[in-house]
Amino acid sequence: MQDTLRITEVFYSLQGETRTAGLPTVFVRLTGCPLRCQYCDSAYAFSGGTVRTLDDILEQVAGYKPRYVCVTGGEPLAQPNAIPLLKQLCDAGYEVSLETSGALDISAVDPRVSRVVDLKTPDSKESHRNRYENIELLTANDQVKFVICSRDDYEWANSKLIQYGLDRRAGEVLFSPSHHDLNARDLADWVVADNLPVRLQLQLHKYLWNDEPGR
Ligand SMILES: C[S@@+](CC[C@H](N)C(=O)[O-])C[C@H]1O[C@@H](n2cnc3c(N)ncnc32)[C@H](O)[C@@H]1O
Ligand SMILES: Nc1nc2[nH]cc(C(=O)O)c2c(=O)[nH]1
Ligand code: SF4
Ligand SMILES: [Mg+2]
Repeated sequence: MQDTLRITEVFYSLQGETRTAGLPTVFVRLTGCPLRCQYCDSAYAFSGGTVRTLDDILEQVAGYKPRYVCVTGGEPLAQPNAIPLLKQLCDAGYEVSLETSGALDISAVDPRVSRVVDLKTPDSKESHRNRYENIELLTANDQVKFVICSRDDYEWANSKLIQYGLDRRAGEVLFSPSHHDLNARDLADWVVADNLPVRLQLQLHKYLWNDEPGR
């Protein structure tokens, strides 16, 4: 039996988030997630999908001739074969990122991968799932992200930023307004007023394509 993964979609678009926002990127979206963030914009990936071999996925990715590949979900690390997929994508020469909830152990991820680790805020309703051991593993190649729903979430994120010195551990600290919950302008004003060492993160694909799957 060949190694397989359950996959919701593979598509080529512009990266809407993180430090490579705006760059053409292939997305590999893995099916299934053990969390239920209140705001999740990818709930269509919780179930369904197609079981595919790693070779089949790698062949489709190669067909786009990309420089950047983003593995997302669902929660990619909930499937053990995400680890060999990430390694094989790096071996093939792509610049690879992984979007992960921060609830699962990130230690086995290939160090060439830029791990984008969410710290789930209280208003996500999943903050009890945060695996704080992951923070010690972060390097300058990684990114930490807070999806912020309210002023209370913002203050919580700010306290974690200070407590863990996140701007010194990770290459990027991203503050993203939860789409539909918080006005981006309010978050922008708070970040400037408090002179925070973070990057405001808007989801470019929602401005361009209004949250359609596969974009
Ligand atoms: C859909 S998740 C998939 C990867 C992984 N499960 C995670 O949560 O990081 C990808 C990214 O989208 C973010 N996201 C999901 N819903 C969002 C929303 N309504 N507004 C802003 N970001 C959102 C997540 O927090 C995460 O950073
Ligand atoms: N264009 C585009 N960029 C993205 N960056 C992260 C995404 C995600 O759903 O994880 C995403 C997505 O769904 N589309
Ligand atoms: S962990 Fe990611 S995929 Fe899972 S519910 Fe939260 S935002 Fe959605
Ligand atoms: Mg999305």
